[in-house]
Amino acid sequence: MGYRFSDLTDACQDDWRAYIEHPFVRELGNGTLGEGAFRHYLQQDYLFLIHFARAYALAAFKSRTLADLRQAHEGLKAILDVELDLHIGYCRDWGISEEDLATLPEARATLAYTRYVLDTGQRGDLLDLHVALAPCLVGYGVIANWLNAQSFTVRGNANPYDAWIAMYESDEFQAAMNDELAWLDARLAEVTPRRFNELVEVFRDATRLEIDFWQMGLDRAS
Ligand SMILES: Cc1ncc(CO)c(N)n1
Repeated sequence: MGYRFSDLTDACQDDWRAYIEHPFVRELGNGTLGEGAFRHYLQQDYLFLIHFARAYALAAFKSRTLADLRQAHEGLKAILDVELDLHIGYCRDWGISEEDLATLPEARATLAYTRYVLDTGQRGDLLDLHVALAPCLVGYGVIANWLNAQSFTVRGNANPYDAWIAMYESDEFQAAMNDELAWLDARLAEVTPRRFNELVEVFRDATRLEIDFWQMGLDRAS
């Protein structure tokens, strides 16, 4: 007993690294990623964010305490009022209009990942849901920090994807990631080994679905 978030990543090291250091991420970091791959990813990420917001609504529903309810409400507001607005503006810069986004067919990788998170949250409790969401919220913050530590990463105008890295290294996103880590560490400290193993399974599945999401971008798979 006495687990913490790093025990989850330690328990599925290979999948976690394959996600954080995915070829999509590396190419985004050095600026060589194909524009078509990035555009496809951006479009699908709009659909992802809508379901991500629904997952926070589910977290509100699953809350037993006022503190957890408020936290879910803040998460939902952050996605609707900040992240989705930024995303829509960012898509516009890449020549993707809001009408394009609204009529987009959902790729299988998006369907699989978002519905997995929602199902895991409905089947389980608030901790299951947060663990299913951790590869998103914690993962993207870790990816931005990992990219900044790599010598191949190009920052500034020389990299067309610089703004993407900037979004996830921002104080706002990093603070949200750290709050989530603190919440997870506090809850994981109290779980039994048997419960921890269940949570590892959820974390590994969600991490694999994040890998598929990157791969969908590279393959432009629908
Ligand atoms: C697929 C995916 N995972 C995580 C994030 C971070 O919010 C995102 N925007 N998209």
